[in-house]
Amino acid sequence: MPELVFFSGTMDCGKSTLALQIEHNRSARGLQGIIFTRDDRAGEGKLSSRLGLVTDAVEVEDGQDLYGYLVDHLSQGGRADYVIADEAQFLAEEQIDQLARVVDDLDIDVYAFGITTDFRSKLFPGSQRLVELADRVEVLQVEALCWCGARATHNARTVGGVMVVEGAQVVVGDVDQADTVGYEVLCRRHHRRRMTAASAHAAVLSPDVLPVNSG
Ligand SMILES: Nc1ncnc2c1ncn2[C@@H]1O[C@H](COP(=O)(O)OP(=O)(O)O)[C@@H](O)[C@H]1O
Ligand SMILES: Cc1cn([C@H]2C[C@H](O)[C@@H](COP(=O)(O)O)O2)c(=O)[nH]c1=O
Repeated sequence: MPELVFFSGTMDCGKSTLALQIEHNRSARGLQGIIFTRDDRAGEGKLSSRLGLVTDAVEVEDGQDLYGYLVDHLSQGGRADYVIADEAQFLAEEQIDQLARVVDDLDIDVYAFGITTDFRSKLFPGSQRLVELADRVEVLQVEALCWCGARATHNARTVGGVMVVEGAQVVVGDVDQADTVGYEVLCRRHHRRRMTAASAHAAVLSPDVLPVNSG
């Protein structure tokens, strides 16, 4: 039975790497996929991972009909055994509905990858719709860690190294970019307290620092 699967997690937890692995394993067995992405850091029409792998992808535009794209592709004699959608948090709600229709009406598996919440801990519209519609929501096994050693569950945005909680929902960027707009993954406790690695290390003997080494 074809499925709509949402692989979700924080930034930097390996989502794009897994997308590339799924693509590799299927294409190695002769299957052909359609890869959608939007606003990947590597540029237009690219799906990239921080491990250095990159592949070409279809850059999704505002208002583009993803179900229609698949129907056109198939009716022109193209093959599509599966669909991958990376940076799915950036897709519109209607585009997630279209991906669900790809599964139900075209019998094609769709694997979507994205962060669930933004820098304010609010759901992205595309991620919300995926949670509502997906057959399965999978949390990635590799844990991204907060500076305190706890599992990172939230994404913080920094501007000039300082954590912010106001601004546009979408600002393409990366972790470890302290100069301008950057991101850092944190546990909920430190996201709520607005404590990034930099501000925590500036604090004197912070009681928030959990012991990383057990003695
Ligand atoms: N130099 C490295 N050596 C080993 N693993 C790395 C290295 N750099 C990044 N990674 C792994 O890649 C993950 C990020 O992968 P990526 O697919 O780019 O994440 P996402 O798409 O979730 O933002 C990190 O959590 C880490 O496990
Ligand atoms: C938290 C948050 C992130 N973004 C952007 C930053 C990156 O370009 C992507 C996430 O990519 P990744 O491969 O998962 O690291 O999303 C944003 O626009 N707004 C946010 O609040």
